[in-house]
Amino acid sequence: MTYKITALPGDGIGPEILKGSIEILETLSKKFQFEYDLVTKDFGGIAIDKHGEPLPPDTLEACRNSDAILLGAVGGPKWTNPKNRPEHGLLGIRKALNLFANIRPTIVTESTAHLSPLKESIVKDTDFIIVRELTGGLYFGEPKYFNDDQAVDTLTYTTDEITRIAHIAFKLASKRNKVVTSVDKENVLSSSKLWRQTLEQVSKEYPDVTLNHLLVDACSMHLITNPKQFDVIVTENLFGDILSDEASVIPGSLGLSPSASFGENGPSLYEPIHGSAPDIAGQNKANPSGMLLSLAMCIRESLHQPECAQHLEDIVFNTIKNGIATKDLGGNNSTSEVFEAIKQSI
Ligand SMILES: NC(=O)C1=CN([C@@H]2O[C@H](COP(=O)(O)OP(=O)(O)OC[C@H]3O[C@@H](n4cnc5c(N)ncnc54)[C@H](O)[C@@H]3O)[C@@H](O)[C@H]2O)C=CC1
Ligand SMILES: CC(C)CC(=O)C(=O)O
Ligand SMILES: [Mg+2]
Repeated sequence: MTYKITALPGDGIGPEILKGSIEILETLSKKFQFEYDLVTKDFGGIAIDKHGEPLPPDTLEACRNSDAILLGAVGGPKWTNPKNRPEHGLLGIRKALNLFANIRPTIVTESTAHLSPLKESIVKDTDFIIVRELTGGLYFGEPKYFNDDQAVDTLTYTTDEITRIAHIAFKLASKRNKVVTSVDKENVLSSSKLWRQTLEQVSKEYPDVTLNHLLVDACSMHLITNPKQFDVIVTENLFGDILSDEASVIPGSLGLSPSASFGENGPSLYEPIHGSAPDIAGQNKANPSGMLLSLAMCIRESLHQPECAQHLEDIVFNTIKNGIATKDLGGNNSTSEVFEAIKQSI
């Protein structure tokens, strides 16, 4: 079977971290003997420059016809038109492909515990997954507008949307430590009341999984003071976006965190959780680990090569353990030196 992959480098550090990752994929495919066809398409700010829109029809069509999509990052100071931003392309592709389930793991391995700005005793052995609802909530609610004296965003969730993401979280927890922590703002928001009520309802189908609830403000504190208590966290779009960037400091850097987004069927999308990092773009400084670990998720879930995925994850962490790391992790290596070290280890 030849898998179809669409690569969307995007903007800023996106092309820097994706190009090297594609070379790693090529090397891995030879070692583990699997085949794929990869096409690269314009997406984000570069697509606005070349085609006038962040998600051109040709790009979306290629994504629809793929098994997997590898995405770098989009956005930057060049593209600030509120009616036509690179980020609209990101929201657009998630919605168009119904990628409602965003999986964001946080793992502190032996090789990364000392890199955390938190105490090693607090972070060591942390292993949790944030399941972020990705196609609803504030990012998509209508009405949505701003004018000179008023701005409106709407936070809407339906029972169906909450139910399907809740099932993803419970199924994941069933195969792990059997604890789901649902995060909401039930003391204030109507959408959170429905969220909590629906989570309770779905939990009845998973009697071996414990369901806890946390308010999002308290959760942000618990994440940093006792991250080991968590197994699977499930939350709505905006809370998941914020909490996952916070969670990335537990292993040491935003540049380490991967993600995978799934729909009910169709292609899945793999991207690091960080943005286009305009402050370091074009300087060969970006940490490629989040992109490479997203590639590993792609290799496992969409290309069905679990041994290859494990091999790549081991190499990424061993490279860091061997002291080859970018500046965000306290190292002094460039992006290309990290890629080269990883390639040599394959
Ligand atoms: N999935 C995506 O494409 C996302 C895009 N964005 C967009 O990215 C642009 C920049 O947003 P920011 O708020 O600056 O967030 P950001 O995530 O791009 O950067 C935040 C900080 O983390 C650092 N950083 C991020 N990734 C890194 C890596 N791989 N290695 C080393 N350091 C890294 C950056 O240098 C910066 O100091 C904006 O246009 C934003 O909308 C933001 C988040 C996600
Ligand atoms: C740029 C936003 C639309 C998304 C974001 O920050 C994310 O998905 O992590
Ligand atoms: Mg984010």
